[in-house]
Amino acid sequence: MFILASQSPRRRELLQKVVPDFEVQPATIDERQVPVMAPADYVQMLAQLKGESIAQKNPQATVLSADTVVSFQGTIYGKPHDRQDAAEMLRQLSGSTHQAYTGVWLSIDGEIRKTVVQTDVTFWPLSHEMIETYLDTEEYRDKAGAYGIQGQGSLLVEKINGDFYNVVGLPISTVAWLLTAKEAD
Ligand SMILES: Cc1cn([C@H]2C[C@H](O)[C@@H](COP(=O)(O)OP(=O)(O)OP(=O)(O)O)O2)c(=O)[nH]c1=O
Repeated sequence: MFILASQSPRRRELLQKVVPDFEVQPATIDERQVPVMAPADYVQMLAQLKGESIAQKNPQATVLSADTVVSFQGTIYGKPHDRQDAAEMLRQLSGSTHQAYTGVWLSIDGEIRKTVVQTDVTFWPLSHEMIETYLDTEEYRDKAGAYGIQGQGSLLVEKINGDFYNVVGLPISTVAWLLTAKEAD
């Protein structure tokens, strides 16, 4: 049995590209239990906590989990609490390059394989009007950094360097590689 430990519809859709048949079991963890640390360590830790909570209940299964954050100048941006929080995030990210990090954790055949993928995302300078128009789409609500690059958020983006799918929440070619790798840490 293959279990995707995620409530994210994007992760479900992306995983279908490499795993034809899997179950979804979202993990509920208290993200506040994770202390402040470097973004790559943070997403790896959160992915691990999500994965372990599902793997404990399903010891025979292959379990995949992930966590995505945006990082800019030493600050980690998760999902915004509300519209005001989202507006502030977009103002901060405007006209600069930030990093999207996804931690991936896989329990397979009695071993753990994990990695972190980074993508650099450069935003256009965003006017107040652009930000308000974007926020009106409500797309920001469940997205780290308050934007969805796969949706209207694409209009905020000047360029990226790295895996597009990593920004969306699951670096699918890395997942495919992890699934076949003998040693990947
Ligand atoms: C930056 C960015 C993030 N996101 C999403 C990916 C993640 O789903 C979300 C970050 O939240 P996460 O906490 O990584 O994941 P989740 O709560 O959606 O799902 P689960 O913990 O159950 O696996 O932000 C986009 O969809 N597009 C983007 O451009």
